[in-house]
Amino acid sequence: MVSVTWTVASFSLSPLQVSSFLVQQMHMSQTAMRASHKDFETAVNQMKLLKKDPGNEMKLKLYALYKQATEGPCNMPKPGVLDLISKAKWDSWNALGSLPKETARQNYVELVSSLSSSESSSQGKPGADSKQPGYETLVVTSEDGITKIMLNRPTKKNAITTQMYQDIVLALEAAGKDDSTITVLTGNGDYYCSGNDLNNFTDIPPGGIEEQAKNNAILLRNFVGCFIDFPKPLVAAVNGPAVGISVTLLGLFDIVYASDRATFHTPFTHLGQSPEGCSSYTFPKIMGPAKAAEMLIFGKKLTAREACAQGLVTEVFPDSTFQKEVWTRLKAYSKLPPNAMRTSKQLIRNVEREKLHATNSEEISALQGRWRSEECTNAVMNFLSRKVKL
Ligand SMILES: CCCCCC/C=C/C(=O)SCCNC(=O)CCNC(=O)[C@H](O)C(C)(C)COP(=O)(O)OP(=O)(O)OC[C@H]1O[C@@H](n2cnc3c(N)ncnc32)[C@H](O)[C@@H]1OP(=O)(O)O
Repeated sequence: MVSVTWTVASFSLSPLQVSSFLVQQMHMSQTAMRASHKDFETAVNQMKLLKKDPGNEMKLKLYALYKQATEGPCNMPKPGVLDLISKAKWDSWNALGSLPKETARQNYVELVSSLSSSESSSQGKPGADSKQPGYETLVVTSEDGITKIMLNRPTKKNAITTQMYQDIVLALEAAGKDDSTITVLTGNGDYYCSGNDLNNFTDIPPGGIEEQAKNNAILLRNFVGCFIDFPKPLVAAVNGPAVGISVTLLGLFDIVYASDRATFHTPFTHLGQSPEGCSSYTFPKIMGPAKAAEMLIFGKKLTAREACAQGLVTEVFPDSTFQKEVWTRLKAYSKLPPNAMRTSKQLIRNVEREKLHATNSEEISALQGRWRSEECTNAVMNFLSRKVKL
């Protein structure tokens, strides 16, 4: 990774340099569109070379994206309920709705690329799957049937670095398989989380902004996908203010407990970006389209009590007793029969699982465009050069 000093570069650019930079960005994005047919063919071939079976769920996702990319929206009659395999394939394809062929092609390429890179990174590392990683900026503990994943960058308000996205995925994967009954995400310090670490945008790889957008898309798809598919009750203990992706993801949690000091803020427009974490689907569903629009389009900040009234938060506790009350409650819940809890959770989520994955893909396609935009570049530079707070 080449760390580019955007803040310095931005102040020395002349208007001509700025416009040539933008022309270059447009050119790069057109090249990516043209390249994606070839990339798609390569990915189709790469799929055949995978050594590990990616599992039925992944195969269904790939099938659906392949069909959407090559034939467009599902045009087959719905198979009968007894034809289980054809019905699962049909459901998966049909769930992609009117996703454009180009986006499906791109998503297919990224998914195959993430499968092959995870396969090559685990090659030659015997026992890599079972090894418990040590996390730099997460504290993961398991006690009383509860696995707690705590974001641990309090001096940066628990902003999520690219490494943290990957570590959270690993921690969730491990928590999904361990013998705890409930998993809790919380933050250390005065913030729950200030969202994406905006410095993530300054690590430009050798392939430039185009490659960076692709890498971020893969990372984000996998990250949000883990929350969609998490198999056990997932609880957020929102100990303080929450910003950006840490707010949008709450729609994928089963329970959200908040301190009365917490606030909920999604300043996407201010950052030249657009919603993620499936919030373009979950928020209107939870709070109605008018309230969701005020948060997601206009960046309205909600207090904990407002968020609770809107249905985003389950219950608000006084900050002084937050930790005690929440953990006492969760310890009692963790003693309930684990399989019954899992079954209920899955029944609730399975109804819309495919829809959530399709929403995740569409949001990420939109974000890839946003990340290349002048609006986003300027907003991130303004934050990093200390000109604004959000
Ligand atoms: C891989 C890409 C995936 C992208 C996914 C899409 C995700 C989108 C989002 O999450 S959008 C939301 C992004 N977050 C923000 O825009 C918040 C930015 N931060 C702030 O506005 C403020 O820092 C604050 C309101 C959260 C807190 O303000 P204050 O109480 O005054 O504290 P400081 O600003 O002094 O913060 C302390 C320290 O932390 C650094 N910091 C805080 N948040 C972030 C952040 N999101 N990214 C990077 N750095 C952050 C801040 O710069 C200070 O650092 P310093 O001590 O000056 O070195």
